[in-house]
Formats: sequence, structure tokens, C-alpha cells
Amino acid sequence: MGAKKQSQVVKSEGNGTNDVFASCSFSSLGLDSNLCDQLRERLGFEVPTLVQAQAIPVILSGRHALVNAATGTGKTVAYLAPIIHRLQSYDNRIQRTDGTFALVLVPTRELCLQVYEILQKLLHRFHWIVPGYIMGGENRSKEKARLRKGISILIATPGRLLDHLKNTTSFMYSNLGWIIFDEADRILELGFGKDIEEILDLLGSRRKRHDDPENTVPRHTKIQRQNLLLSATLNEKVNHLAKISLDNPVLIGLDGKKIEPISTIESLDPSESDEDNEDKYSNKILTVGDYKVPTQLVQRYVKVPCGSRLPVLLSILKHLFEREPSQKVVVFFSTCDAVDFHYSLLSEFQFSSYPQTEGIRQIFLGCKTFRLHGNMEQADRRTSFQAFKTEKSALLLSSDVSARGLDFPKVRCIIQYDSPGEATEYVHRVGRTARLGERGESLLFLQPIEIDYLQDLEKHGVSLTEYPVLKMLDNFPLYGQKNLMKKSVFLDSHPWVLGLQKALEAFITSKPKVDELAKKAFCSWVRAYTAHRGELKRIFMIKKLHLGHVAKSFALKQQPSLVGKSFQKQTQKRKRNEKKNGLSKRRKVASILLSISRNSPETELCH
Ligand SMILES: Nc1ncnc2c1ncn2[C@@H]1O[C@H](COP(=O)(O)OP(=O)(O)OP(=O)(O)O)[C@@H](O)[C@H]1O
Repeated sequence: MGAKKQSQVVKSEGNGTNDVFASCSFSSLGLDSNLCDQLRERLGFEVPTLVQAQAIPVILSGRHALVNAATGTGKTVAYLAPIIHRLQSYDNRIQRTDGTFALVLVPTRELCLQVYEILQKLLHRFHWIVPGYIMGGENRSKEKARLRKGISILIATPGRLLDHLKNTTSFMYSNLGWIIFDEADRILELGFGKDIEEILDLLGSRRKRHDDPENTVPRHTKIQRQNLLLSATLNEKVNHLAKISLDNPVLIGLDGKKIEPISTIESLDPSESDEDNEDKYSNKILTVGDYKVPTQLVQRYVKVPCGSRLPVLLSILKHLFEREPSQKVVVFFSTCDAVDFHYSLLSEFQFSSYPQTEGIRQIFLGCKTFRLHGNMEQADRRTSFQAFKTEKSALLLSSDVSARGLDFPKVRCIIQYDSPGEATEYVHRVGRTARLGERGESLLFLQPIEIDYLQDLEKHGVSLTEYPVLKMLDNFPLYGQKNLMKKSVFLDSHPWVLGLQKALEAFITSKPKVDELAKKAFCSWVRAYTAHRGELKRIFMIKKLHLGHVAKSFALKQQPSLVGKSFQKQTQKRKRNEKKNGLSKRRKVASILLSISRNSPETELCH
């Protein structure tokens, strides 16, 4: 099949005055009237969003599709509604014993639950279509029992799906008509490429090279298979997944872009890619072009020297909640340990800026605070996720587990305290606010030595303005001297910052448990910092960091010596091994990165 015939592009219809909603009805898109009622009554959706207006007719037509639209524009319903429409329209009602008709693959457990909840609402009037989910952290035998009974539309994380495909003989999928990859790029980034290839093979949905006579998807199923890929950010790996899983796809929201025909069989498995491959991918990622960020989102950065990061973060949070007591804010950290440390700190840290009220110290931040990361117990993870969703005013401290797809209503501000790394992650993190045309703001913390990261974002069409941090800090009273305080021009000598840092260090010294968490967080933060890849290694260089200042950002008076030693030991051991094995320089870098990413807490998200 040639490139020309391979893809048809549906142009975006955004007109500037209304970038989110389309000027048509759901029924005019061809959806069943009961389903339209359901969308209105259960979900409160009166009219489709632009991406829904573009995607629904294409998906109803049975064509494979690759959908690219900004965060928070309604991609979930864009694929669920046409599938439900088709399933409810069969003359012979589908039954549980028919097994699974549609499979939705998602990168995280929270997204799995979120899609399931929406599906449940949409299926209220179609009780014979059974929704279900399988995901890491859940009870396998209970899942087996549910699969045996039959699940019509199944949401799954890749690892657990593969497990059931191999081990649950009663899992019936011979009627499978749809495979959807929601947040396709993230699934691949989390290292599930090999699992995905295996899943596609097991389901008979993998295409071959374009010059292979058996190029098309096998048609051994009763129903012709339709595959869909969706994300707000697409990269070269998604391009490859598209090539091996989509047959003559329609490209939605990808004006002017093409999927190249398959000329070589590349692997989606990161363990098979050496550094050359890594370079190839990062080069191509740069050619993907601008990312779509909600136009109404106010994006800013704040330049903070490492040693002042913690008091500045706390001050900004205090300022935000004092400015608007009822609101939701999410702070992103690079590691699970950092989330735990900051959570403990914010839950207990008390402070008084007035000497006369020294005896009646108050908790520094009065808002409800939640935490979410991949190393939490499944039950706690679920509770945090649901609670933050329903709260009207709260703070969520999170790892990247919340960055993708999660739809927390009314989040006003996103703070990226630790840099996100790839620009794609930046886009998804900020995408948790300013959803569906609502207002929102984001703030990225950068150290002066990291400021080139802004240029990296610029390459993807993302530009940020500077946040007036000194002006904000000058509004805090220090020992009642608000008006007398001499204005400081430097953050690290600002009296409020210095006073707060001192109080934080005293607090940590007095709390052995929090002190322990701080040391652990320091250690994993340094490890995560070394894990930046490609171009980003030049911006986020561990060598440029003053580790004493990093320790200060965890309110530690000294750099934990134990961490330093164990780190050195690890490095020496690795060097000895490499010398023994005679690894090339390039290989060395790849192996260091691989070992770090294997240790990375977020790689176990979906298990
Ligand atoms: N037609 C509609 N009318 C009103 N609200 C809608 C409509 N479609 C979706 N929404 C709401 O918009 C929000 C964003 O939807 P959704 O989570 O599907 O976005 P998304 O494009 O998948 O975002 P992300 O890229 O972050 O995953 C949700 O709260 C959803 O309920």
C-alpha cells in the first residue's frame, strides 16, 4: 500500500473564537438518539467538542484512525461513543458469553478507572453491553472470574492484559472488533513496547512490511478489526506503532503530517534499541513539530537557585491558597520519595512569622493535601485519586503517574517543581489544568543552570514568561516587618526565604522520621536527575549541581554522607564491570541510563 493511499487527513476546524466546541449536535454525527440522551443526561454534554465532531463520523465509518488533539478536549468520548453506538445497533443483542468486543489500552491504573467510570455512565441505558477493567495491583483471580463471565468493553493496562491473554484460557476475544491505544506514546515510553507487540501478535492485529504479500491485518475474526491511536503528543515511536497496527488510517488533528509506509521492521522494545536508535528517535521526535497546548493556559517559569527551592515552593503555595482559598493545585515531582517527603513536611510543618505569636504556631499550609505515586498501595492510590477528584479545594503532590489523561475537575494551577524532562511530559502535566476551555495557569521551576530548557520547549512551540517571584515574596511579612523590610534583589538572600529555610531545617532536625524521608528523597532525586536523556543531558547535568545546595532543598543542613558514599561505590563498581566487559563508550552511557531507568520508580506503574 503506498503512502498516498495510506492516509487521509481530516483538517482541524478550530476558528479561534471557539477552539473547543463544534457547532453541531451529537445526533448530526450519526449517533443513536438514546446514546445522545445519555450524553446529555448522564454526562451533561450538550454538543460535541471539535475533536469529537471530527473523530466520531470517521470512527463510525469503521476506518482506522490516529487522533491528535490538545489535552482536555474530550478524546475519551470521541472513541467510546462510536463503539457503543455500533455495539448497541446489532440486530442480535450482544451477550456476555460473546466475550470482548472492544479493548482500550491505557498507561496507568488511574486512567483505567477513569475511562471505566465514563463508560459506566454511557452504558446506563445499554445494560447488555458490559464494561470492565483489568490492571496491575488488582486481584488476578477476581479478574479471571470477570473475564470468564464476559466483558464487552474492556479497559486494561498492558502488562496485566498480556498476563491474561497468556494465562486466562476463558478470556474470549474472538469477536474483538476494536483496539484503542489511549495515550499511545506514554504506553511506549513506559517500556511496554515489547508487550504491545506481543499483544498485537496474540490478537492477530499486527501488520507486516509494505512489500510483504501478507501486509494487511489478518481477517480471521468475524468482525473486521478497527484500531485507534490517540494522544495529545505523538512521537516517532507512536508513528511506528501506527505503522504496525493501523491499516489505511485517517489522521485527525495532524494537518499536513503523514505516516510513512513501513520500510524497515523496527522494534518497539526499548531493550533492543541501542544508543544509535535512541538518537534516531530523539532526532525524529524533534521533527514532529508543535505540541498542542490549550490556548487560554497561562504558562510561566520561575528561576530559583537550588538552595532556595523549598522555601520558594512553600511560599508560592501559600500565596496561591491565600489569593484564592477554594481551588485545586497539583505539584509534580520527579520521584515517589520526593512526593512522600514533601507530603510529610506539608502535613506537619508549623511556622509563625510573628514573634508575638511564636507560641501559637500554625500549620504552614492550611489546605487539604493528598499524594499520588506509583509506589503507593493500590487502595491508598485509589483513595487519593478519588478524593482529589471530588474535593473543591485541595493540593495534590504527585509523580508523573497523574500527568497523563487524568481529568481532575477544576484544577487551577499546575506546578512543575521538578522538571518534566521530555517536552511531551511538560505538555501532559500542564494539561491537567485549563481543560475544555477553562482558565488555568502553570509554573515551571528551573534553576539558573537549567534555563536552556526553555529553548527546548520553544522548539515544540511552547513558550513561557517569567513569574515575578520577588514581588510575590515581598508580600510576606517577616516578624511583622512587612513595611519596614528592605526589598531584596536576590532570592537566596531574601529575608523571608532565609527565615523560612531556617525554620524548615530546624523542623527536619526535630523530626527523625521526616529527616529520614528527606535523605531518601535527596538520594532518589539525584538519581532521577542523572536519568535525563538525549539533548536534555546537556541541560540537566549532575556535574553542574552543588549537592550541598540540593540537600538544602530537602531542608537538610548537610549533604547526607551515606548517600554520597553509596553513590560513589555504585559508580566505581559500574566502572570496574565495564572495564572487565570492555564496553564501548556509547554502550556505557546506554547501560547507565538503562540501569537508572530500570530503578526508576515510575517504570512499575502498570504492574
Ligand atoms: N462534549 C462535551 N461537552 C462537555 N464536556 C465534555 C465533552 N466532552 C468531554 N467533556 C469533558 O471534558 C473533559 C476532558 O475530557 P477528556 O478527559 O476525554 O479529554 P482528553 O482529550 O482525553 O484529555 P487528555 O489528553 O488530558 O487525556 C472531561 O471532564 C470530560 O467530561
